[in-house]
Amino acid sequence: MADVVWSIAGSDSGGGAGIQADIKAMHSFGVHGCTVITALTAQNSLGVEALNSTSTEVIESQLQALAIDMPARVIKIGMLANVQQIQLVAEHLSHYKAKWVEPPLVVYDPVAIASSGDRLTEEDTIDALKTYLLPLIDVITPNTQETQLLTGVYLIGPDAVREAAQKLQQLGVQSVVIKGGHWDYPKGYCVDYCASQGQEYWLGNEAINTPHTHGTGCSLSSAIAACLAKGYPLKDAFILGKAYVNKGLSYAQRFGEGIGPLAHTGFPEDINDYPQVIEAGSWLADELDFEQPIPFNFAAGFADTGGELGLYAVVDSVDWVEKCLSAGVPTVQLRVKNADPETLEADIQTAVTLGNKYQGRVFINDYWQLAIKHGAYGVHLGQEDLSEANLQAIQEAGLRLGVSTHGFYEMLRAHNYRPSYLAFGAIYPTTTKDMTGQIQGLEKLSHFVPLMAEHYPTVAIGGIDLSVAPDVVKTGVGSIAVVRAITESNDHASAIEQLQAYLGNR
Ligand SMILES: Cc1ncc(COP(=O)(O)OP(=O)(O)O)c(N)n1
Ligand SMILES: Cc1ncsc1CCOP(=O)(O)O
Ligand SMILES: [Mg+2]
Repeated sequence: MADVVWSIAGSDSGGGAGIQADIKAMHSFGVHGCTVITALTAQNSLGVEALNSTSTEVIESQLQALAIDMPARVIKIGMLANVQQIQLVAEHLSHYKAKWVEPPLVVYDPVAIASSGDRLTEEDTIDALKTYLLPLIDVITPNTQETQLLTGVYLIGPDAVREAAQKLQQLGVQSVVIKGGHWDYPKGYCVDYCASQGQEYWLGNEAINTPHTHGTGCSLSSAIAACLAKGYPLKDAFILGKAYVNKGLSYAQRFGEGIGPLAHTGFPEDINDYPQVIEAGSWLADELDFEQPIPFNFAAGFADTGGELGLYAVVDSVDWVEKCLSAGVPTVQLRVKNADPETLEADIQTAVTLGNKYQGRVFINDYWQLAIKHGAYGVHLGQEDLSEANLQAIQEAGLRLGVSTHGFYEMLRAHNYRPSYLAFGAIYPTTTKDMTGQIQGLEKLSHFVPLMAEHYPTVAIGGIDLSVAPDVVKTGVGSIAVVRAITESNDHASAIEQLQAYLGNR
């Protein structure tokens, strides 16, 4: 089942949307796309001339051929032309979800109206969708019109968007991505929304001014499906899909007389194509009337580290801080969990003094107030801490700020704060900390590094030891952060020497 994604959708003879767009988008994210064709539309850049829906027998035979040999990790559904097709596909999805050893995720792009304005489904399909299909859907990706058609809610502002998403969830859909390409607020911007597992995510960027938008919706949902198949969580798939579409719109060109198709340009490697994460206080949040948090100047950023951090030892005692600094480790973090309140402050003070003595960078994990009080070089915070710590105080005290990220959404959220460095992990499984469901692997690291290295020193952490360190370094990451590779080695000085050699003694 490795990275197989099915697209159950209509063929677009013009090559811009439907099955054709789906396969191109899936290919861009490195998954294998299989197809089940529900209609052979006759269309070009000017519009849809005929629909030609496929019979249920023909759909069934395609599904059977795939199911016995190439089961999918993710099934993406696009155009379903009539009630019979909806019922048939729903029956098969129920079966796969109940019987397959690894039940597939289902992403549904409710293609009701083409970008040309032509209707692509029969009128009576909406009730059938609600009854049979929506309860089987993991992620739905409607545009404004489709959301209104399915929920009756007019998307006149963020609260209406939230209400529509809730209605879709009440109809049985697990997660909702509402595409904001046609909203008119804030003017000149494109804002998209995702509701999943009780959380909400808002992304925004300046609208990309092109008439050539054919296939945008199919491509976004296929990109999301492909990323889910690759193991990205939905919030990351949402970001990557959006960046993919932004890049595709920037390169879109005309092929006929009318609306040209989105361009398919491979994995989005340029940070300028990525949307911004919108959260209270950050860019665009005022326009959306998000609650204002403590005053914090997002644009000001944090003090810099003067370059990459090199070997980064994360240790839990001042003894280890000194052992590492004295062996030449340039960056050390004091990370004390279950701290003894009697000794914690003195330990932090000692760690800061040792940093000064050995001219090393000493970061303090979690205890930012004590780090400020004792003039530490910097603090390291997790994503949850970003909402709770007094970032303004850290910024004003001139301390560096390192932030943990576990994926692309968190990376872009951290980017809003302009920290001093970004850490990405866990790269490999580790016994030092419970990172269940958050193992990134080298492939994701190798996408993360070029995106962020222009703006920040980059750090890889989690499960890195002498045997894998050379592979990690090959991704171009500026620093490797380790716990056990140093603290559990038989000879810490030689482990440090070896790790430094892999990093080229940065
Ligand atoms: C360099 C570096 N990267 C990531 C972490 C993890 O920090 P955090 O998410 O705050 O989790 P805890 O370390 O507090 O468990 C780190 N400490 N250092
Ligand atoms: C603190 C932390 N954050 C992400 S992984 C990790 C632990 C890394 O420890 P090790 O290097 O022993 O795998
Ligand atoms: Mg922490």
